[in-house]
Amino acid sequence: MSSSTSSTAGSGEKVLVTGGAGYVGSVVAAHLLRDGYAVTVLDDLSTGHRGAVPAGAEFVEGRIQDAAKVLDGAGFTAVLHFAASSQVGESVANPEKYWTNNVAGTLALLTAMRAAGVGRLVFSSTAAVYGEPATVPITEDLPQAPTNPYGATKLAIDHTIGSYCAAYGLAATSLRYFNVAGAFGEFGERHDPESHLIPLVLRAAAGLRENVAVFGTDYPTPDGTCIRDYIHVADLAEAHLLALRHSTAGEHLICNLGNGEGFSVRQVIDTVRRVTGREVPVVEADRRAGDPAVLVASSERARKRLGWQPTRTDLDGIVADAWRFFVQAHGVEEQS
Ligand SMILES: NC(=O)c1ccc[n+]([C@@H]2O[C@H](COP(=O)([O-])OP(=O)(O)OC[C@H]3O[C@@H](n4cnc5c(N)ncnc54)[C@H](O)[C@@H]3O)[C@@H](O)[C@H]2O)c1
Ligand SMILES: O=c1ccn([C@@H]2O[C@H](COP(=O)(O)OP(=O)(O)O[C@H]3O[C@H](CO)[C@H](O)[C@H](O)[C@H]3O)[C@@H](O)[C@H]2O)c(=O)[nH]1
Repeated sequence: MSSSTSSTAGSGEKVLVTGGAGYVGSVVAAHLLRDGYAVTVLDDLSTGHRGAVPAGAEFVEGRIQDAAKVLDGAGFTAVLHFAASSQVGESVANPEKYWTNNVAGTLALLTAMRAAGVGRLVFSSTAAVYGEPATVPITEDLPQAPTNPYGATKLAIDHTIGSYCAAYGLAATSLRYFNVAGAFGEFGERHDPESHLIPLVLRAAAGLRENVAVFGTDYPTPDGTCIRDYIHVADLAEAHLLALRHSTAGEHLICNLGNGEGFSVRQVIDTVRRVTGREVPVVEADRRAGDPAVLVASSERARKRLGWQPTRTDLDGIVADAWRFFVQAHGVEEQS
């Protein structure tokens, strides 16, 4: 197997990155360019930022629902599909948005891919498809029972992709991310509103919010708070490059991506205090609806099938990278 870090791996191959103005998509687009792919980003900027599209990528402002306009006759060989609505709480309040944007949008993309003869796909799935798992670490064959519409839409898309692989020979990989964190160079997390724990704790550390709320202190975990598996966004990006190169016509490979180690909400907050050297005011709050107590991945399949080897597994390092990006993006002054 040749290395994903080879500068000629992509050899100018044309790939479409949907959602490439977003957090994960921009980091993967930067990695694809590094590896010699010709990258086009399709993004409607609904939650993304034009400035996050890496230099060197072509940018098309538009929706995945209109992907045919971009794909037809343009010589793309693969699509990396990140574009989605992905706020769990919003999906509970407004499921129509999620079924329409995620499921109907992906169907339009798949139809456009078939029409244009684009036979490879890497899709951003999620640990949210498992709901409250019966056992951890979570393997891909555990029952899938999402506890919110967001996870349900991602599971529906996984099923759709599977049937396209079986019937039409699509070569696809669904990567089920656990909790993505960290930053890569000038690319990092800038959601508005932000719902993810690490950037919210960083905001509190920077004094840009009064405090961070700990959602639930009575979970059946050692310190009573939820446990999650945090994966560095650059390790995640490497998995996408491997998936792109290891795909097989007619096969739908599904891989969990996490580090296999869980950290509680309180441990994350303590890590931010240690890494930033700043105070983080905390308030205890009720549980957030639909939050499983413990989500930790088994990524054995990704290691075996893709040869994936995460190298940035240390939580201090992940938080340090996120903080570096945060300081730069928000103009936070370093304390002496
Ligand atoms: N961040 C995580 O922790 C995490 C975990 C599991 C799965 N995921 C999945 O990974 C993907 C990327 O997540 P992210 O955190 O980078 O999100 P993000 O919101 O930063 O990026 C999504 C991008 O898709 C674009 N977009 C949304 N709908 C679109 C449409 N119809 N047409 C074109 N562009 C559209 C947005 O403008 C945005 O730039 C999503 O599919 C998400 O569900 C993320
Ligand atoms: O202000 C906050 C925000 C979060 N949390 C807690 O921190 C943990 C992590 O929460 P995030 O919102 O950062 O991440 P989630 O685990 O809820 O969800 C993320 O991971 C999921 C899979 O694990 C899905 O992929 C989803 O898309 C992605 O956002 C949870 O226990 C949550 O309750 C707090 O205590 N306070």
